[in-house]
Formats: sequence, structure tokens, C-alpha cells
Amino acid sequence: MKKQNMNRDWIATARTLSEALPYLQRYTGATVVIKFGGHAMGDAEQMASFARDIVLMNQVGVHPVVVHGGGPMINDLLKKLEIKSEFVKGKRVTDEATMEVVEMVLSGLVNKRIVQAINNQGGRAVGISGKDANMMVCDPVDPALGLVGQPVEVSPELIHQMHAHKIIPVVAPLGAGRDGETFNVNGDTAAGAIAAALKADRLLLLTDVEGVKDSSGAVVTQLSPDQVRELTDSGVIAGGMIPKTETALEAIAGGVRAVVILDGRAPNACLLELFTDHGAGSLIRVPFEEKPRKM
Ligand SMILES: Nc1ncnc2c1ncn2[C@@H]1O[C@H](COP(=O)(O)OP(=O)(O)O)[C@@H](O)[C@H]1O
Ligand SMILES: CC(=O)N[C@@H](CCC(=O)OP(=O)(O)O)C(=O)O
Repeated sequence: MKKQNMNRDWIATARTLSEALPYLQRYTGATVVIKFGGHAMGDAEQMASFARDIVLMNQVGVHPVVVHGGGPMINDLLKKLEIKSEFVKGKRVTDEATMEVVEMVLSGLVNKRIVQAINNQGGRAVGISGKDANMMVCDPVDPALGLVGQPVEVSPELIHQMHAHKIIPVVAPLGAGRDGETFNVNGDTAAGAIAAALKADRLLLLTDVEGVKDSSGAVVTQLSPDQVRELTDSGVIAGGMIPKTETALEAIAGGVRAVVILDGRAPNACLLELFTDHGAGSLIRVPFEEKPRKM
């Protein structure tokens, strides 16, 4: 690279850092829940990049909570074990044999991989599931789905304690039943319920598309709950995007300030969203008189 170009890069980097100041100030002390979906996890490098963003966020005073998925990893192990699995409206029909695999993969493999990635970047992450300290108590969603749980009581105390001890919680989406059962909870649903219990400032749903797309395929950068309902009713929001936008609406109704659906595979997606003028993905919140979304 020519010396002149290198200087230009450094100047751009310094400008980005300088422009981050108001955002750093805005998010100091804020609680940000990040749902890290199985499709967003990618390879070791993407995992390391995600972990670095989380550690940086924490370093500048944000209280992050990572809630993860792991659907593709559960599918892989079920396939190896020759256990058939099917989904109804985005939720896995979960019998006892499937539940054992789900817990093994989510609380074991996936949770520990994320914890280790964050700790490798200098963070202090501890892995838990919604069962720990009875944090997320669930009822069955529908008898036809077996052990799929709907969170009915989320107690944020354990997470507050972890933050007070400068620990980054990494939460596997499993719930405790009232009769000692273990429930499989959709990762988006779990993240929304936890974000609502914490009255989080932001819920970031990391997925494998740039954001919510309209009928022409363009990403909509800002949406009100009413616009989300219109896009769902007209069938533009479909498939795996439905649980995400449903989660967004429920989280907002539950006291979360705003929800962003963004591409977790994009480098530094979380930092771009929180700390730059650009933002990323689709921001969903109740509209109020304010300057337009940063873009
Ligand atoms: N209007 C829409 N805008 C964006 N994506 C949509 C839309 N409708 C459906 N989708 C689909 O939703 C998918 C995201 O859901 P999913 O694959 O379940 O994500 P994850 O595994 O990250 O939880 C996208 O890859 C896309 O195919
Ligand atoms: C009830 C239900 O469907 N649970 C999900 C939990 C994992 C998940 O949500 O993973 P992603 O976020 O990667 O899709 C499942 O069994 O696949």
C-alpha cells in the first residue's frame, strides 16, 4: 500500500473513533441483549470477530447479555444419531430423546464455544441456561410440540448479579418447567423474554440476512410495529423472519426500547449498529418525534 493511502486509512480510523464518542456516551451503562443465531455463527474467524465486539462493548461500559441459538448444530447431531426432527411454525417438535440432544448441544457444545471465544478475547464470560437459578420458567407451548416451552416468568436477578461482578452472561435457550421438566425454547423467543425482563435498551437479533426486506427486496432501515404487522399480513415477512419480528413486537410491548434485526455474518455488525453513524439492519421501535434513523 502507498504511504499516502495508508495515511488516509489511519485518518479514517481516527475519525470513526472520534465519531463514536456520542454513541459510547449514550450506551454507557446500557443493557444490550444480543441473540446470536446458529446461522449467524459461521466459522472460527466469525466467532472470534463476534466475541471481540462483545468484549469491546463490555469494555466501554455496556452490559451485554448473549442469548444464543444453535438450530443447525442440533440438526447435525440429530442426523448423526438418526433421530428424525420436524418443525411446526419455526419450532422443533421436541420429544424426550430430542430434548436430551438439544440440551447437550445448546448447553454444552454451542454455549461453551461462545464462552471460550469471548474469554479468548479477554472477556469474562460465564455460560448458563434459562434453567440456572430457575431464571426462565416455562409452560408448554402446545401439546403437539412436546417439550417446547413458552417463557412465562423470567427473573433477571442472576444476570444483574453477573453484571455486578463484571461477568458477561451467555445464555442457552432452555427453560425450567414447574414440574421439573426441561423445555426447549426458540432462541429468538428466549432472547425477547430476557430482554423484556431486563427492560433492555436494545435487543439485537443477529441472523443471516441484512435486515427485514420489503416487497421489492430492499432492506427497511426503520419500522414501526404497525409496519411490521402490515408486512406480515401481506406475506412479505415470512418463514424464519416471523419468530424474529413477533419477538421484536413482544419485546417492545414488554418495555425494550428498540429491537434491531441485522446480519451477524457481516464483520463488526454489533459495533456498527451501536457505535457508528451508519447503524445496520432494521430498527423496530414505536415512532416518536426524533431525527431520522442514523444511516
Ligand atoms: N421479509 C423478509 N426479510 C428478510 N428475511 C426474510 C423475510 N421473510 C423471510 N425471510 C427469511 O428469514 C430468514 C431468517 O430466519 P432464520 O433462517 O430462521 O434465521 P436464524 O437461523 O438466524 O434464526 C432469512 O434468511 C430469510 O430467508
Ligand atoms: C423450540 C425450538 O425450535 N428451539 C430451537 C432452539 C435453538 C434455536 O432457536 O436456534 P437458532 O436460533 O439457531 O434457530 C431448536 O430446537 O432448534
